[in-house]
Amino acid sequence: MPADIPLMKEPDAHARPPAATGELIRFEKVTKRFGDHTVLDELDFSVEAGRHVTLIGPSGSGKTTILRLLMTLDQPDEGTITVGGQRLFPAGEKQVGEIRKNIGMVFQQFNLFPNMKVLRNVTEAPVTVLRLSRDEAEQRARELLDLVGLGDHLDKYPSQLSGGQQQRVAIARALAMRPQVLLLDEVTSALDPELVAGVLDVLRDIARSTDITMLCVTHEMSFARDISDRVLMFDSGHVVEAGAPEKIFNDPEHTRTREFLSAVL
Ligand SMILES: Nc1ncnc2c1ncn2[C@@H]1O[C@H](COP(=O)(O)OP(=O)(O)OP(=O)(O)O)[C@@H](O)[C@H]1O
Repeated sequence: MPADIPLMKEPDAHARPPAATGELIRFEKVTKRFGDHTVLDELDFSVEAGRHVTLIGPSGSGKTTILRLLMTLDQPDEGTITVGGQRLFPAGEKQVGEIRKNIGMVFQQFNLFPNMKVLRNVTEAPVTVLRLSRDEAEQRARELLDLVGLGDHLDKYPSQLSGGQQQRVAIARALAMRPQVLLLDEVTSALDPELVAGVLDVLRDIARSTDITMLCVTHEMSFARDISDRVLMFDSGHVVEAGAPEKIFNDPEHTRTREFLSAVL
């Protein structure tokens, strides 16, 4: 871990208390096609509140598509998706807005606002979307930027930071909305290898010390093993195997899981 990443603070500073319990996300017979290519084929799975679930599987198996559906960046062709018992499709704009406020996402690309300094990148959405006062948003942002080891970089522009630092700003920005769910899509793929560990360490801390629900797509198998309560192995639009990380990584049952893991481990 880089020396500038501090120890975790009080968990409640970073997640939305009180924790929800029971099932939070449900996909029921969800089908998604692009043209005549069926990417998700009557997909069923659910995620319990507070759990950390990792999606693994070959390239093109539909993992990112699942996260994009949850962010309402795409729509399913068939089936239902619910978050906290509320249907995402069809849903009114207001309802989708409410659900989306509760879901933070960190992408492979950091997508920071290039013309805003670090602090402003993190306060912008809480001020404009949650209507927090600027003081309150700044206090929250400072805590989170401390958490991700960037307390000394508040006045820099994204272009003055390394890729790993930019990704840590993106993580702080997602958490600043105090979402119940954090979606992580290959968050280290665009980073130089020496910057990967710092970002994964921050996420490990968040996973360990908050009650946030995480749905994570990653090719970093040791990270998946560390943070997951449950691993879902995807292939051809289906979950072919699901289980605890020890089971999936040490004793996979399905041939496709064994083939996939032997190629990536
Ligand atoms: N907007 C789109 N238009 C057409 N095809 C798409 C679109 N988005 C995704 N696809 C296709 O859907 C399939 C699943 O893509 P997706 O990105 O979900 O896979 P993935 O499992 O996340 O892959 P990777 O591990 O490489 O990121 C791929 O074949 C991809 O080419």
